[in-house]
Amino acid sequence: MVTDAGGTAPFHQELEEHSRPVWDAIFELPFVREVGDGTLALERFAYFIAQDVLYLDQFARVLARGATLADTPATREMFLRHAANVGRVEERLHEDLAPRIGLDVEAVRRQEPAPVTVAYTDHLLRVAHTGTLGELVAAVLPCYWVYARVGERLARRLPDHDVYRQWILAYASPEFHRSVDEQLALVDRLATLAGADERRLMHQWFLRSLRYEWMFWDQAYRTLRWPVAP
Ligand SMILES: Cc1ncc(CO)c(N)n1
Repeated sequence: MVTDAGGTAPFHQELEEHSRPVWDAIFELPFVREVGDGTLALERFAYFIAQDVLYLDQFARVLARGATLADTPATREMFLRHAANVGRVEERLHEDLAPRIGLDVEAVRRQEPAPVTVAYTDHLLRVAHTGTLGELVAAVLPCYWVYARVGERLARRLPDHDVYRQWILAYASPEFHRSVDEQLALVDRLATLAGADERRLMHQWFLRSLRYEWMFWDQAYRTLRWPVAP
């Protein structure tokens, strides 16, 4: 384990080491593997993008709440920039991909989100509105870190599939990786300021979000619908 001058590992490394089996399970997901080799059924990908549109609408609100809770001007500026980037970068990606995969983004926005989408965004919104800034950052970290890791892995050998290649390259981009590094540095800084109780909650929310990341792709692979409907 790499340690700093004080002999303690950065907090994000502690988070990573405690969650290794979940990371491995994410890399093994059929959804992730099949995007990577270009064989994923387009119906599953379209379902994923639809749920991700609904997810990102809430995620941007969580980041805006980070700006409200920010303890320094630099941290406030970072959250405002990231919240704006969700619209600028990811929504543009979705709006570009949507017509190519038969998806109407405006119609998607009128739909009720699927069960895992609701569970994940409700978790993030609850932490954002009842927790500390450290808790919020720990909860949103998997959103950044998982996509950066998956993007990086899949970009090593890009599939022969225009849509999946474009999606992978968005998350393998230096711009996205810079925003991930900013969140990692922030979680490390806030963990050094946090007491034992807050650090325990940071671990808990990080792990919960990481599991929801796994579930979000699993939900899309199964194109899960609410089991009973009116
Ligand atoms: C579910 C989910 N998590 C993380 C990201 C990356 O921001 C995303 N687009 N969707």
